[in-house]
Amino acid sequence: MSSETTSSPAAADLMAGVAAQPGVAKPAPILTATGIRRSFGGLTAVDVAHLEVQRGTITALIGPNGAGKSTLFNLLTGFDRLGTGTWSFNGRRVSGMSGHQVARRGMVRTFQLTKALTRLTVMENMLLAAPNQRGERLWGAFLRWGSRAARTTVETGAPDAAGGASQPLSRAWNALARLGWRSQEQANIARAEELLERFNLLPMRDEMAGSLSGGQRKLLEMARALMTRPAMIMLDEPMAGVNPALVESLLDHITRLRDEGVTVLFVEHDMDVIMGISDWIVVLAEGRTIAEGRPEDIRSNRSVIDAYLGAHHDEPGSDGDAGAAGEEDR
Ligand SMILES: Nc1ncnc2c1ncn2[C@@H]1O[C@H](COP(=O)(O)OP(=O)(O)OP(=O)(O)O)[C@@H](O)[C@H]1O
Repeated sequence: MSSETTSSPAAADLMAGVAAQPGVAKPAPILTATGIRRSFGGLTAVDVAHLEVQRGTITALIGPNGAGKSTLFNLLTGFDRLGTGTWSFNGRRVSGMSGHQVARRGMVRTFQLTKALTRLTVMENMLLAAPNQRGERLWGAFLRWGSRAARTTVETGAPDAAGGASQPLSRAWNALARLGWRSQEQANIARAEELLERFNLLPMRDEMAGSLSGGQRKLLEMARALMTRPAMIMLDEPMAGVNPALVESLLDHITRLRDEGVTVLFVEHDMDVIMGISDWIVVLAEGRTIAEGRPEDIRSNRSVIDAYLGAHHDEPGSDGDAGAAGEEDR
């Protein structure tokens, strides 16, 4: 694989004047986090003073094993709500929100296919990740109307009149709701097909997700996350377990997302991949941000090299098969 960076000219321009130092401000951050801390018993897993992710870039979050990368991912995306600190996404505070609420605001993360999901077809996996906002709104309106009708019945003491009127109305609402669901479902299927085609998975749409190869699973995880058209996608080790033949294709998908305007934040151990596609790299060690910068800044950063060597991990900027080394450590 080429070790040349595929940073887009637009992303490189954006980051041109940004100093390579931990916690540095970005010209137009999509994610801003301050004072994030998470402890497990006596162990401080994450203690990040300030972090900004620039909109429209591919940012890598790297660090030796146990540095706190997954814990930070879990906090930012609302899947672990036991940390402290504040963070906002797209200018709105999202700290304290559930994973579902964060995803609705446009920040989604990929999930490994669980055992249960491997027993569903590829299309079923896609549809499970789909938004159902219109159906939810219709049902919400229906339920609100229902409670108002019930209140009127109690207040007027005229159950027959209210009940008589509510039956055709409730049938109409049911039909509307069904229509809402149906058109939403059709839109979801169309979106799923479009994404499956893009990720070369359309021929497998009716196959069990468990029958996919490691690389195809990673593609499905990415495709699922894109069902809600997020502004930012967070990829957890997108290359783990991927056959080298598929790595290039996965990298192309990631850079294409960035070029289409989706911000990408990813955790990865494979140094070739990290140095090859990142516009910006954030390095964590023992829960803290010890360095930030462009790939060339990180390659030569002494504290980064020390952190990796201290952890007997693959060194940033090395030409070896870092992915394999990273996997062995796990
Ligand atoms: N649920 C938990 N209970 C106790 N300790 C935990 C828990 N989750 C993480 N830790 C600890 O917090 C620290 C950070 O772990 P985390 O998994 O976030 O690191 P990481 O950088 O993602 O590591 P890796 O690269 O190995 O996945 C580690 O010391 C880990 O043992």
